[in-house]
Amino acid sequence: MVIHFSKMQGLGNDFMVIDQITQYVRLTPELVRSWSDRHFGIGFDQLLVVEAPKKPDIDFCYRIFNADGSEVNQCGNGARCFARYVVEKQLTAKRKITVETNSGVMYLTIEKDGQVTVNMGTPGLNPDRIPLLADAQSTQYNIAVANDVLTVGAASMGNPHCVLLVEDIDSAPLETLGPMLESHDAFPERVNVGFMQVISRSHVRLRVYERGAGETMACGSGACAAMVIGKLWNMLDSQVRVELPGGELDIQWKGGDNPVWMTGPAETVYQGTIRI
Ligand SMILES: N[C@@H](CCC[C@H](N)C(=O)O)C(=O)O
Repeated sequence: MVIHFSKMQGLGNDFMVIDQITQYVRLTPELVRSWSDRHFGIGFDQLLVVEAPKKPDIDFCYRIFNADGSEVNQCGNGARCFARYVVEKQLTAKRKITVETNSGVMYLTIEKDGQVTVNMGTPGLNPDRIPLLADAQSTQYNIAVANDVLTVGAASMGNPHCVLLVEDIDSAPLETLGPMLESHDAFPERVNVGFMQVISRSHVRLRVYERGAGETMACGSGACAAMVIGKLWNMLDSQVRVELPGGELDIQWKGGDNPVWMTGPAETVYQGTIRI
Protein backbone atom coordinates (compact mmCIF):
# COMPACT_ATOMS: atom_id res chain seq x y z
CA MET A 1 0.00 0.00 0.00
CA VAL A 2 1.30 3.49 -0.89
CA ILE A 3 0.65 6.45 1.42
CA HIS A 4 0.73 10.02 0.12
CA PHE A 5 2.12 12.61 2.53
CA SER A 6 3.44 16.17 2.69
CA LYS A 7 6.54 17.17 4.59
CA MET A 8 5.90 20.57 6.21
CA GLN A 9 7.59 22.90 8.66
CA GLY A 10 6.73 25.82 10.91
CA LEU A 11 9.91 27.57 12.12
CA GLY A 12 11.83 24.35 11.60
CA ASN A 13 9.44 22.28 13.77
CA ASP A 14 8.85 19.64 11.10
CA PHE A 15 5.91 17.43 10.27
CA MET A 16 4.70 14.59 8.12
CA VAL A 17 1.09 15.36 7.21
CA ILE A 18 -1.33 12.71 5.98
CA ASP A 19 -4.92 12.92 4.87
CA GLN A 20 -7.11 10.18 6.29
CA ILE A 21 -10.13 11.39 4.30
CA THR A 22 -9.04 10.22 0.85
CA GLN A 23 -6.79 7.38 2.10
CA TYR A 24 -6.66 5.22 5.21
CA VAL A 25 -3.81 3.71 7.17
CA ARG A 26 -4.06 2.05 10.59
CA LEU A 27 -1.68 4.12 12.73
CA THR A 28 0.31 2.31 15.39
CA PRO A 29 3.08 3.72 17.62
CA GLU A 30 5.55 1.42 15.84
CA LEU A 31 4.58 2.77 12.40
CA VAL A 32 4.81 6.40 13.58
CA ARG A 33 8.24 5.75 15.14
CA SER A 34 9.51 4.13 11.93
CA TRP A 35 8.34 7.10 9.84
CA SER A 36 9.80 9.65 12.30
CA ASP A 37 13.26 8.07 12.21
CA ARG A 38 15.60 10.63 10.62
CA HIS A 39 17.92 7.95 9.25
CA PHE A 40 15.67 5.05 8.25
CA GLY A 41 12.37 6.91 7.78
CA ILE A 42 11.02 10.30 6.63
CA GLY A 43 12.07 12.15 9.78
CA PHE A 44 9.85 14.57 11.71
CA ASP A 45 9.02 15.95 15.16
CA GLN A 46 5.29 15.23 14.81
CA LEU A 47 2.89 13.40 12.50
CA LEU A 48 -0.27 15.43 11.75
CA VAL A 49 -3.40 13.64 10.61
CA VAL A 50 -6.32 15.25 8.78
CA GLU A 51 -9.65 13.52 9.39
CA ALA A 52 -13.26 14.20 8.41
CA PRO A 53 -15.31 16.19 10.97
CA LYS A 54 -17.44 14.24 13.43
CA LYS A 55 -19.79 17.16 14.25
CA PRO A 56 -21.56 19.98 12.39
CA ASP A 57 -19.79 23.40 12.42
CA ILE A 58 -16.37 21.68 12.37
CA ASP A 59 -14.34 21.53 9.15
CA PHE A 60 -11.84 18.81 10.08
CA CYS A 61 -10.55 16.69 12.93
CA TYR A 62 -6.86 17.18 13.72
CA ARG A 63 -4.80 14.40 15.35
CA ILE A 64 -1.18 14.68 16.45
CA PHE A 65 1.47 12.05 17.16
CA ASN A 66 4.91 12.78 18.62
CA ALA A 67 8.05 11.25 17.06
CA ASP A 68 8.05 8.64 19.87
CA GLY A 69 4.63 7.39 18.68
CA SER A 70 2.55 8.90 21.53
CA GLU A 71 -0.72 10.58 20.54
CA VAL A 72 -1.14 14.08 22.03
CA ASN A 73 -3.78 16.80 22.05
CA GLN A 74 -2.12 19.95 20.78
CA CYS A 75 0.51 21.23 18.37
CA GLY A 76 0.60 24.96 17.63
CA ASN A 77 3.13 24.99 14.78
CA GLY A 78 1.33 21.96 13.40
CA ALA A 79 -1.99 23.84 13.45
CA ARG A 80 -0.56 26.49 11.11
CA CYS A 81 0.76 23.77 8.76
CA PHE A 82 -2.61 21.99 8.99
CA ALA A 83 -4.39 25.13 7.70
CA ARG A 84 -1.99 25.48 4.77
CA TYR A 85 -2.23 21.75 3.98
CA VAL A 86 -6.04 21.54 3.72
CA VAL A 87 -6.10 24.56 1.40
CA GLU A 88 -3.15 23.43 -0.76
CA LYS A 89 -4.72 19.96 -1.09
CA GLN A 90 -8.05 21.59 -2.01
CA LEU A 91 -9.85 19.86 0.85
CA THR A 92 -11.43 23.28 1.55
CA ALA A 93 -11.52 26.74 -0.06
CA LYS A 94 -12.05 28.46 3.32
CA ARG A 95 -9.46 30.83 4.78
CA LYS A 96 -10.99 30.48 8.27
CA ILE A 97 -10.96 26.87 9.33
CA THR A 98 -12.43 25.22 12.41
CA VAL A 99 -10.73 22.05 13.60
CA GLU A 100 -11.41 19.70 16.46
CA THR A 101 -8.57 18.13 18.43
CA ASN A 102 -8.74 15.73 21.36
CA SER A 103 -8.53 18.80 23.64
CA GLY A 104 -11.17 21.01 21.99
CA VAL A 105 -11.89 23.24 19.02
CA MET A 106 -9.29 25.49 17.37
CA TYR A 107 -9.81 28.32 14.89
CA LEU A 108 -7.20 28.83 12.16
CA THR A 109 -7.04 31.86 9.84
CA ILE A 110 -4.82 32.07 6.76
CA GLU A 111 -3.73 35.70 6.47
CA LYS A 112 -3.24 37.56 3.17
CA ASP A 113 0.55 37.21 3.47
CA GLY A 114 0.25 33.43 3.93
CA GLN A 115 1.02 33.49 7.66
CA VAL A 116 -1.48 31.66 9.84
CA THR A 117 -3.14 32.97 13.00
CA VAL A 118 -4.38 30.41 15.49
CA ASN A 119 -6.79 30.95 18.35
CA MET A 120 -5.07 28.64 20.85
CA GLY A 121 -7.88 28.90 23.43
CA THR A 122 -7.73 29.87 27.09
CA PRO A 123 -4.66 28.64 28.98
CA GLY A 124 -5.35 26.08 31.70
CA LEU A 125 -3.73 27.09 34.97
CA ASN A 126 -5.43 24.67 37.34
CA PRO A 127 -3.01 21.84 38.30
CA ASP A 128 -5.66 19.19 37.49
CA ARG A 129 -5.96 20.54 33.97
CA ILE A 130 -2.20 20.69 33.24
CA PRO A 131 -1.92 17.95 34.79
CA LEU A 132 0.52 18.69 37.63
CA LEU A 133 0.58 17.16 41.10
CA ALA A 134 0.30 20.24 43.35
CA ASP A 135 -1.85 21.12 46.39
CA ALA A 136 -3.10 24.40 44.95
CA GLN A 137 -2.93 26.59 41.84
CA SER A 138 0.05 28.95 41.83
CA THR A 139 2.10 31.00 39.39
CA GLN A 140 5.25 29.21 40.60
CA TYR A 141 5.89 25.62 41.64
CA ASN A 142 8.98 24.16 43.31
CA ILE A 143 10.10 20.89 41.74
CA ALA A 144 12.88 18.76 43.25
CA VAL A 145 15.26 17.59 40.54
CA ALA A 146 18.66 15.93 41.08
CA ASN A 147 19.57 17.41 44.51
CA ASP A 148 18.18 20.78 43.48
CA VAL A 149 14.84 22.57 43.71
CA LEU A 150 13.74 24.34 40.55
CA THR A 151 11.09 27.05 40.40
CA VAL A 152 8.88 26.67 37.33
CA GLY A 153 5.65 28.05 35.95
CA ALA A 154 3.14 25.59 34.49
CA ALA A 155 0.20 25.85 32.11
CA SER A 156 -1.87 23.78 29.72
CA MET A 157 -2.30 25.00 26.16
CA GLY A 158 -4.27 21.84 25.43
CA ASN A 159 -1.00 20.06 26.27
CA PRO A 160 1.20 20.33 29.38
CA HIS A 161 4.02 22.85 29.66
CA CYS A 162 6.44 23.96 32.34
CA VAL A 163 8.68 26.98 31.92
CA LEU A 164 11.95 27.93 33.63
CA LEU A 165 13.42 31.41 33.60
CA VAL A 166 17.08 31.45 32.52
CA GLU A 167 19.64 34.20 31.99
CA ASP A 168 20.80 32.90 28.63
CA ILE A 169 19.04 30.17 26.64
CA ASP A 170 22.26 29.34 24.76
CA SER A 171 23.93 28.07 27.94
CA ALA A 172 20.76 26.70 29.61
CA PRO A 173 21.16 23.04 30.70
CA LEU A 174 18.41 21.85 28.36
CA GLU A 175 20.08 18.51 27.54
CA THR A 176 20.15 17.46 31.20
CA LEU A 177 17.14 19.20 32.77
CA GLY A 178 14.87 18.75 29.75
CA PRO A 179 14.57 14.94 29.95
CA MET A 180 14.52 14.97 33.79
CA LEU A 181 11.59 17.38 33.92
CA GLU A 182 9.83 15.84 30.90
CA SER A 183 9.32 12.60 32.84
CA HIS A 184 9.22 14.00 36.39
CA ASP A 185 6.67 12.39 38.76
CA ALA A 186 5.05 15.82 39.31
CA PHE A 187 3.76 15.67 35.72
CA PRO A 188 1.73 12.45 35.39
CA GLU A 189 1.32 12.81 31.59
CA ARG A 190 4.91 14.04 31.13
CA VAL A 191 5.52 17.67 30.14
CA ASN A 192 7.04 19.97 27.50
CA VAL A 193 9.87 21.99 29.07
CA GLY A 194 10.53 25.60 28.04
CA PHE A 195 13.67 27.62 28.89
CA MET A 196 12.79 31.33 28.63
CA GLN A 197 15.11 34.34 28.58
CA VAL A 198 13.31 37.67 28.93
CA ILE A 199 14.86 40.40 26.76
CA SER A 200 12.17 43.05 27.34
CA ARG A 201 8.44 43.21 28.18
CA SER A 202 7.65 42.44 24.53
CA HIS A 203 10.48 40.10 23.51
CA VAL A 204 11.63 36.74 24.83
CA ARG A 205 14.00 34.04 23.63
CA LEU A 206 12.88 30.43 24.10
CA ARG A 207 14.16 26.89 23.67
CA VAL A 208 11.83 23.94 24.22
CA TYR A 209 12.57 20.34 25.10
CA GLU A 210 9.42 18.71 23.80
CA ARG A 211 7.67 15.73 25.33
CA GLY A 212 8.07 12.78 22.99
CA ALA A 213 10.34 14.59 20.52
CA GLY A 214 13.33 16.14 22.37
CA GLU A 215 14.54 19.65 21.57
CA THR A 216 12.81 21.12 18.52
CA MET A 217 13.63 24.22 16.48
CA ALA A 218 10.38 25.75 17.75
CA CYS A 219 7.28 24.85 19.73
CA GLY A 220 4.13 26.90 19.09
CA SER A 221 2.18 25.81 22.15
CA GLY A 222 5.42 26.21 24.17
CA ALA A 223 5.74 29.81 22.93
CA CYS A 224 2.14 30.48 24.06
CA ALA A 225 2.73 28.84 27.46
CA ALA A 226 5.96 30.84 28.00
CA MET A 227 4.20 34.10 27.15
CA VAL A 228 1.30 33.27 29.51
CA ILE A 229 3.67 32.39 32.37
CA GLY A 230 5.88 35.44 31.75
CA LYS A 231 2.78 37.64 31.84
CA LEU A 232 1.55 35.99 35.06
CA TRP A 233 5.00 36.74 36.51
CA ASN A 234 4.40 40.38 35.48
CA MET A 235 7.48 40.36 33.27
CA LEU A 236 5.65 40.65 29.92
CA ASP A 237 3.00 42.79 28.21
CA SER A 238 0.03 41.46 26.21
CA GLN A 239 1.85 41.19 22.88
CA VAL A 240 5.20 39.43 22.75
CA ARG A 241 7.68 38.42 20.06
CA VAL A 242 8.92 34.94 20.90
CA GLU A 243 12.27 34.19 19.30
CA LEU A 244 12.96 30.46 18.91
CA PRO A 245 15.96 28.74 17.28
CA GLY A 246 13.90 28.31 14.06
CA GLY A 247 12.39 31.81 13.87
CA GLU A 248 9.84 34.11 15.49
CA LEU A 249 6.20 33.95 16.58
CA ASP A 250 3.87 36.76 17.54
CA ILE A 251 1.88 35.81 20.66
CA GLN A 252 -0.94 37.83 22.19
CA TRP A 253 -2.83 37.25 25.43
CA LYS A 254 -4.85 39.82 27.36
CA GLY A 255 -4.92 37.66 30.49
CA GLY A 256 -7.76 35.94 32.39
CA ASP A 257 -10.19 33.88 30.30
CA ASN A 258 -9.11 35.51 27.03
CA PRO A 259 -7.75 33.20 24.35
CA VAL A 260 -4.08 33.17 23.35
CA TRP A 261 -3.44 34.16 19.72
CA MET A 262 -0.42 32.92 17.80
CA THR A 263 0.69 34.16 14.35
CA GLY A 264 3.53 32.71 12.32
CA PRO A 265 4.63 31.01 9.10
CA ALA A 266 3.97 27.51 7.78
CA GLU A 267 5.42 25.92 4.66
CA THR A 268 5.30 22.75 2.55
CA VAL A 269 8.81 21.38 1.99
CA TYR A 270 7.91 18.57 -0.41
CA GLN A 271 5.28 15.95 -1.19
CA GLY A 272 6.05 12.28 -1.26
CA THR A 273 4.81 8.72 -1.09
CA ILE A 274 5.89 5.88 1.15
CA ARG A 275 5.09 2.18 0.88
CA ILE A 276 3.95 0.29 3.98
N1 LIG B 1 5.60 21.17 18.44
C1 LIG B 1 4.35 21.37 19.02
C2 LIG B 1 3.94 20.57 20.22
C3 LIG B 1 3.84 19.08 19.87
C4 LIG B 1 3.29 18.21 20.97
C5 LIG B 1 4.14 18.17 22.21
N2 LIG B 1 5.43 17.58 21.98
C6 LIG B 1 3.40 17.40 23.32
O1 LIG B 1 3.75 16.24 23.59
O2 LIG B 1 2.48 17.97 23.91
C7 LIG B 1 3.86 22.80 18.99
O3 LIG B 1 4.27 23.54 18.09
O4 LIG B 1 3.00 23.17 19.80
